Amino acid sequence: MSENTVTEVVQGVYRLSANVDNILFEGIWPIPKGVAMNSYIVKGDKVAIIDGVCEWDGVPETLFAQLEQMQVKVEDIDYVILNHLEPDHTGWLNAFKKIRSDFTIVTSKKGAAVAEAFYGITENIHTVSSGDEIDLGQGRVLQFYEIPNVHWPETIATYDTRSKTLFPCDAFGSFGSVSSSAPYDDQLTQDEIDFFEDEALRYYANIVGAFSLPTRKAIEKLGPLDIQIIAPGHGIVWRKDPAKIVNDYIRYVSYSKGPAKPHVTVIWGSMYGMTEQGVQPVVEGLESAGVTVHVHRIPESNISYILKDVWQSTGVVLGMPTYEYKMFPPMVAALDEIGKKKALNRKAFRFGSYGWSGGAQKELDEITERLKMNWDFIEPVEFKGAPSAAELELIRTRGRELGEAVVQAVNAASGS
Ligand SMILES: Cc1cc2nc3c(=O)[nH]c(=O)nc-3n(C[C@H](O)[C@H](O)[C@H](O)COP(=O)(O)O)c2cc1C
Repeated sequence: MSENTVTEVVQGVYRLSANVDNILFEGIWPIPKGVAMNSYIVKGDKVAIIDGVCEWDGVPETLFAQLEQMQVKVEDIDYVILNHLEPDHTGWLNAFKKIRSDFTIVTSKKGAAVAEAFYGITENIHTVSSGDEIDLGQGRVLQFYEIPNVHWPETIATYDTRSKTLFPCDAFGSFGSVSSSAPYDDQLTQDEIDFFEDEALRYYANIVGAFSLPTRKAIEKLGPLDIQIIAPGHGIVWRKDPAKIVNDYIRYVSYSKGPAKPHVTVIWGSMYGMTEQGVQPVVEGLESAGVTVHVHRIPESNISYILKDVWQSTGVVLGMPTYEYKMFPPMVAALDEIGKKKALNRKAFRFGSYGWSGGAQKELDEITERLKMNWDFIEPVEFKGAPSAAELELIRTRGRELGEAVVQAVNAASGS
């Protein structure tokens, strides 16, 4: 952590954070633009730390220097609130235990079991359920709300009744490094807000998407709270317009079942360029219907970005050849991941080349059925070897048909 990462969110609440960009998030997802790992200190007469000072190097002096900026001594920390036990928020606990052992952990009942499993912690755990409170003094009462499966089963959100700040951990989070001197939405330009919206969408599609139903329930549960500030575990803090990230998340939740935006994602792979010949015509057909098109070649394009684009798309095109009587293997991997993340009810179209008898369709049906994706496919275009001019024209026509179906579905959903 660098020296200047502490800032005051609002009187008595401080943000302590570190940016990380040299890992794959969860060991899978690329973060070339980094991710912020946030924790918060809340001060009344008593002091609570909410979530971990992840990336804390374990050197006590580093932590002491951070706390000094807030005029907090490590002995003052009475409560360690673990909203979510995933090690990106709790990995610092063992190091913290070495310099202080008599703090109280506050977490859900399920969180207590996870704390034991991951850190062998069994004592000084105060378990909370929805509606429970801890009074820190000075009019600062912390309330807790269970929001299971956003994104692990033990997750809770913490709410400071004095400043009306919600600490929802992974909910309302995003990828993207955050400037330590400007971590608040009221300090950012529209371009910077747009950057975090984009990174929030990718974060949602990669990390939260599979839990869209629990996320919807969490948003409903937290809805009655008077929320002035949202201080998530990743990303910027929303002080000026907390409704913005809530509304974005409501949209991302709804994209799981579709329709999403009037966008179509074209995912294609090709060994010898036969299927590839259909890519340009299908893109032209789609664009002629007025939809925005995202194109990903597999396996070259990373699944993280494919998921993001499929998530915001109402339609998907799959272009791939038959390979050993089945689908081109990188398409199997991509589709499996898309289905498991629950990008459901897409309008879809498939085209591709085969050498003698084909076979891709059988596996495609098997995957979409097994994962209950409920994709609505228009008639595929399959061709033997190289596509003829008529087949390329048919692909263009199907592209336009799919684009029109997408526009219609989006308009029907928005009532226009
Ligand atoms: C390793 C390999 C396996 C293949 N398996 C099949 C197959 O099971 N059935 C079939 O009809 N064609 C099969 N083919 C033929 C391809 O589908 C055909 O060459 C097609 O034109 C490739 O399209 P592409 O250039 O877009 O990759 C196979 C080709 C390769 C290289």
